[in-house]
Amino acid sequence: MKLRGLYAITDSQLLADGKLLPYVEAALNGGARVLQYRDKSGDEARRLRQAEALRELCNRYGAALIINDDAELAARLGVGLHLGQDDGSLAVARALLGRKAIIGGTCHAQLPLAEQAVREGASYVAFGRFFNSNTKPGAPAATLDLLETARARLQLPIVAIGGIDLHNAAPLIERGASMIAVIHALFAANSAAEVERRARAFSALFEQQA
Ligand SMILES: Cc1ncc(COP(=O)(O)OP(=O)(O)O)c(N)n1
Ligand SMILES: Cc1ncsc1CCOP(=O)(O)O
Ligand SMILES: [Mg+2]
Repeated sequence: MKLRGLYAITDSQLLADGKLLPYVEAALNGGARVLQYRDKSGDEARRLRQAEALRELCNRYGAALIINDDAELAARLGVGLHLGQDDGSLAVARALLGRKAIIGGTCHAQLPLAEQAVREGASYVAFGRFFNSNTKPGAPAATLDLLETARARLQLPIVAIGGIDLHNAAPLIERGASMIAVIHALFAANSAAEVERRARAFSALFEQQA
C-alpha cells in the first residue's frame, strides 16, 4: 500500500475506558491510512486481545496496522512493526516478518540513522519530534530543514512525528513528509465524532498537496 496520509497512533491513557475501538474506528473513518498500536503496559493478554481487534478494524478499512516495539506480537498477527533505536534490530525484524511487512524505524533528527535504517530494510523512516509533544516531551527536536534534506536524499516514505496538530502540519507535508503521525491532537478528544472530524481535516491536507 502507498504510505501517504494520516498515521494515527494509539495511547493507552487517552484511549482507556472503552474508547480504544470507537476512537480508532473514527480515525479510520476520517481517513487514517496507518494505525500504530502503542501500548507501554506489560499486560500481554490485553495487548494481544486489543491488537487482534485493531487488526480486524484496520482490515475492514483497508488501513495498515503497525505494532510499536514488539516484533513477536507483529509476527504473531502478521502485521507491521515500528522500532525505535533501543527496540531491537530492523534487519532481524525484517528477517522475522518477511519482505512484504511494513517496518518503520525512529531516526530522531539524524540522517545517518535513516541511512542505516534503509540499509537494514526499513519501509519508512520517522523523524521527530517536530514540535512540543504532550506525549513525548523529551524526544530530540527535528527541523523542517532536516526534513527537506532527507526528502532529497532518501527514496522511501518519511514520517514526521511529535506535537503535530491541524495548525502546524501543512509545512511538514510541503517540505517532504509522506505521512504525519499524531497522537494527542487526534485522540485527546471528547467524542468519537470529534476524532473523525480531526482525522478528516488532517487527511484533507494531503489532498491539497497531492
Ligand atoms: C511513527 C513513529 N515514529 C516514532 C516513534 C517513536 O518510537 P520510539 O523512539 O521507539 O519511542 P516509543 O514510541 O516506543 O516511545 C513511533 N512510535 N512511531
Ligand atoms: C512517540 C513519539 N516519538 C517522538 S514524538 C512522539 C509522540 C507523538 O505524540 P504527539 O502527537 O502527542 O506529540
Ligand atoms: Mg519504541
